[in-house]
Amino acid sequence: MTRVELLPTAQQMREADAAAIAAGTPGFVLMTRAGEAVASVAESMVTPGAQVLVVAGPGNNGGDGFVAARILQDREYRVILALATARDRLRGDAAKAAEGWVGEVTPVQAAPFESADLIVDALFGTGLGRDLAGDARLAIERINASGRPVLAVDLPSGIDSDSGEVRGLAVLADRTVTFAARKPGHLLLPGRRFSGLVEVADIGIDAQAPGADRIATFANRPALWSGALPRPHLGSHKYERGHTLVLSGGATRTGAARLAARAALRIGSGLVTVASPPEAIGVNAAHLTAVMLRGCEGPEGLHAILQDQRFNALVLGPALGVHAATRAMVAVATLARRSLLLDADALTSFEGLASEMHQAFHHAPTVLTPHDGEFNRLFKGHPDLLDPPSKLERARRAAAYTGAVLVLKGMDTVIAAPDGRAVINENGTPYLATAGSGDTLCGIIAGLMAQHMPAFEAACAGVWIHAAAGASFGPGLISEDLADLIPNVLSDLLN
Ligand SMILES: NC(=O)C1=CN([C@@H]2O[C@H](COP(=O)(O)OP(=O)(O)OC[C@H]3O[C@@H](n4cnc5c(N)ncnc54)[C@H](OP(=O)(O)O)[C@@H]3O)[C@@H](O)[C@H]2O)[C@H](O)CC1
Ligand SMILES: [K+]
Repeated sequence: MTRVELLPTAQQMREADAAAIAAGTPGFVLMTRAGEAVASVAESMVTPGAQVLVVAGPGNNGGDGFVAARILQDREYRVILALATARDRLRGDAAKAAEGWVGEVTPVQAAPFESADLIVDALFGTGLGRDLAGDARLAIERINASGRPVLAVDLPSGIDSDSGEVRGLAVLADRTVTFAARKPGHLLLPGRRFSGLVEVADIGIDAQAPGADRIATFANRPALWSGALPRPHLGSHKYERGHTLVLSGGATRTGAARLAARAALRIGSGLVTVASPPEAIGVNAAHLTAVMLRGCEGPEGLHAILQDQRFNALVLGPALGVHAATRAMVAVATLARRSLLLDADALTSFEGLASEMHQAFHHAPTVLTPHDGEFNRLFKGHPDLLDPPSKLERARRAAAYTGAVLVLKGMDTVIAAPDGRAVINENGTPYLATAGSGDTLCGIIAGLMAQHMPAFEAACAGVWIHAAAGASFGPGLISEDLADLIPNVLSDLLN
């Protein structure tokens, strides 16, 4: 099973850098190793004799570029270095690296971008602190306009290391070589798209040991949660594996609940029941076999069903309708203190009323699964939750605000817990962008919680399993396929 991968912030990288130096490795040795890593990836992209243009910035990212330039020149590459700052502005290790470069230095304006066989982007890395302007901006415009292969040092310049956002504009790299660890900006969009193929070079810095007091962000990997996956044992009986209740929409909107219900059954919930409004009983009954069916008329009907404590995981939202009755159902479900998954209409029914969700979900394991649009509608009027440029930060704040695990969906789904833990998912596939995909995810997560998997781990595992199931099918995927693709994914995880 792959190991856990921490994604350090720029600040955590600086601290890890400092710790390595304090432990006896001079900063310039780190820079030299970084430069060597850049040079070796460059060598895998172009052969000796090729024209390499290294574009260096004013800081240590630029310093890495100077080291790489020297090494490549020693290895018979034709190297030109374009400097996006005055040479006397260079400080510390970067200045030392520049002293080691005896080749040509040209201002950005005069650099031969279009004739380069490879461009090395050493403008900015984790020190990017504001939107780009001036020579730096010009350099990036010319890099992107050149159409030449681009290797980015640490990060594509212009991409924020912590948020993955573009600070004005950013280098579109074919490959990126980063140091010690990937950063959130390599996994979050659009940073992931600008980074191209990312490789991690070990330069002797341990960036995987966050202090206990620090906010830690991880890449979503089975190593994080496979130990918490439900594993039925010989004595298991169906009630031990939980009972998931999925609320259905009206007669013409019943498919979402059945998609969720089937997924909950497939992921291992011992029993699954669809709670259906009377006018949809016939429609649901015609489609259900192992999934059971109960009539449920409004909040009172749900309250009556929940007198049976064996219903220990609930799915509310898909196709319930955006109105007060849905809010009332959510209130009944919340008061019942069962594991709860809220999605779609159960979220957008609270548009402008998010304050009703403030600290509302501390009493029972709860997972909210909005996509960006639902998130923005739900938290309208809460700039403190909507404004942070980082998707990580928005998800973390909303989790802390509501007391629920927050799954902020997308190709870079973020899963955040109220205690600050966060995970970025990266095995998504564009084929999951199909009607009903989200409903299926609801069932997977709720079905895992029905089997007593903690909410955060169930959300991380559910997102990963959902994406892996979709990716295993590929083109032509429709949501009806997804539930039946779960067993293969599960058997790989459980064996
Ligand atoms: N620990 C490691 O992983 C190692 C990383 N290395 C490399 O070091 C960089 C980080 O270097 P740093 O000097 O901190 O920052 P940058 O090189 O990314 O940025 C340089 C300076 O640029 C200025 N700045 C910031 N934003 C802008 C902007 N939009 N326009 C113009 N200038 C900007 C800023 O200085 P100011 O004083 O102007 O604010 C930055 O300090 C890391 O990415 C790695 O490549 C080490 O080489 C090895 C160990
Ligand atoms: K860079």
